[in-house]
Amino acid sequence: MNRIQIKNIKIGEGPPKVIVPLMGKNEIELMEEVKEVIILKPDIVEWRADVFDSVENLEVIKGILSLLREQLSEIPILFTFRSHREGGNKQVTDLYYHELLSTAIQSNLIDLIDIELFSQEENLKDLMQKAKDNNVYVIMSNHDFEKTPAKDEIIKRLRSMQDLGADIPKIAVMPTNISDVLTLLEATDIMRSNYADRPIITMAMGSLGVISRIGGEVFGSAATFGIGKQASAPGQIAVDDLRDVLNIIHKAQ
Ligand SMILES: O=C1C[C@@](O)(C(=O)O)C[C@@H](O)[C@@H]1O
Repeated sequence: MNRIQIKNIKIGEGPPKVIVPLMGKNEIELMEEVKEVIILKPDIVEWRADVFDSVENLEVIKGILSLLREQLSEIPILFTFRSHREGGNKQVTDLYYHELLSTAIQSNLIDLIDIELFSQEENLKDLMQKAKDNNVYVIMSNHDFEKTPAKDEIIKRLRSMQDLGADIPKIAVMPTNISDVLTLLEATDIMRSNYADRPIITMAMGSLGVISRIGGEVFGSAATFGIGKQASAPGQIAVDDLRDVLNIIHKAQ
């Protein structure tokens, strides 16, 4: 498997990397939040820009990115705009999604970008190319907040992300029972056994899915999202608790 090294962080080696989302709505909230989050020593910080009030102002976005870069110094930054149809907070046009992500990629201030698999095809290809040209790693993502797709469908989506050149394919699903959680974990394990040329990230959301957020090293998921100040999805747990469990599992490997 090809590991991905970003600054000092090796994704795909050792325990899953802990990604902490920033959920502030404005500059003041974000700057307070980032200070609290740094104390937790996250491996990667995700800025959930869809929660940010001024996400439609590209100049403000660039300004916030440079403040975050300054504060986070060597901690890798993941830029995410989660679209409304995938459980995010704001609806924007395909055109603006493309413009926003292009701005983030070309800012020279981020390390990773989240690009949704089900984005408009030409935009997606263009964003992939821009990311490559600017040395920004792509986490390609898909979310189902309603249900858990069948195992083959989960694998198919992760494989198509690989085919599209994603550095790290990612899928989040909502289980309605324990079989759904097992479906997600089995799909993750099959990816590792049969198609493990790069790290992937998977999770089952909600309380039923917690095992998937702590068991990545066992089942084959290379990173996990934990709560800093505020959760960004159901079922996330606090970073300190998360680290304790990840370390316990790691020691047993
Ligand atoms: O895609 C993901 C995964 C996530 O939805 C989760 O379930 O932990 C949390 C989001 O912030 C992130 O962008």
